[in-house]
Amino acid sequence: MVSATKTPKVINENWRRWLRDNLARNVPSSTLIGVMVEREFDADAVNACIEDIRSRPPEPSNAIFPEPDHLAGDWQAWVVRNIQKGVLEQTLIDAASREIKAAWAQRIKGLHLKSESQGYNYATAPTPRTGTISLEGRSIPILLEMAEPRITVYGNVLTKEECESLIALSQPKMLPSQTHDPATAKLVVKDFRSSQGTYFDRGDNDLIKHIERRLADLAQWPVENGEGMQVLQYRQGGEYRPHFDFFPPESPTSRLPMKNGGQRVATLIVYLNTVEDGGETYFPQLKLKIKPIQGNVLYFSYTDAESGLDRQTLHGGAPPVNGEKWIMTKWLRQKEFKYNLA
Ligand SMILES: O=C(O)CCC(=O)C(=O)O
Ligand SMILES: [Fe+2]
Repeated sequence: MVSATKTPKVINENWRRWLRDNLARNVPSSTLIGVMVEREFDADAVNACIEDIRSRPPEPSNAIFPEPDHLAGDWQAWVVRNIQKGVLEQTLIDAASREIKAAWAQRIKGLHLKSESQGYNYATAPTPRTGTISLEGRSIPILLEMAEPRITVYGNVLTKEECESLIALSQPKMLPSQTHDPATAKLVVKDFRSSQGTYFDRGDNDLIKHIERRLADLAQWPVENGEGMQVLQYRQGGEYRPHFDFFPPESPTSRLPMKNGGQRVATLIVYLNTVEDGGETYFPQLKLKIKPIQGNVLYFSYTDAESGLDRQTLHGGAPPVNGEKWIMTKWLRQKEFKYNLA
């Protein structure tokens, strides 16, 4: 009688998942091989499967994928509007998937801080003025100084009158703030940034020119490398969720704005009014909050001379608990920021 040789059982996807889950729980491989051999699997095949699982990067521990905050807009209205226009359902699914993918890429890379910040060279990072500072006869106290990341808070940089004049000049031309849509690179109004804003070209008027020179002096960075001034007004509850001020290399929207002036290297935020409660500029990775006090200036830098980026400068604007918050932001670039480009 010829005895039939038994063909070993094939390790299907269910068994493979069972092995992967148990290995992730640190069950010894000898135990797993024992269990499977009892069920007539070949020990060598099980061992090879275990080696293969171990050689691959682990899967995420669970699949909780909340919607990125800034997608939480009125997406139903967007769907209805487009269906009415005759856009195909699959086209909308593809467009939404692209947006979610880009937003998640930005989020995950943004929070994957440690390895990237380790490559950052603080020796060549832009560094503002420190020590005893007197500007135009006024002494400027340094209220906070951090080396890594470079963060400095100066007091008494603008007078009460200057702050009030800037608010008065801005008031008639405030518009809802815009931000770049990661999927389409277009400027859009989003919940992500619930403020109103306006903009002054560099050197727009004598007051702006004067303040720009003062800020360039504090930042030790040329006036010509500064973008125009952005004024923001947050009403009660208005906020700017955590973000980077540099153009993230992983985002498809970054290339175009970098053509004029290169990467952003540092930010100056001028507090135009004092907010009694809330409204702080906060750095979640550093567990640091800066209180908005009229005339004070917050400086932070995030691009070194080799274009390395300091992702620890993730920051946001907290909602004022009562009253309004007015700030003026100046972003500094690697190179001259030109106006009137053809
Ligand atoms: O509102 C704030 O305190 C932060 C503003 C900000 O991050 C910006 O203008 O880039
Ligand atoms: Fe910012």
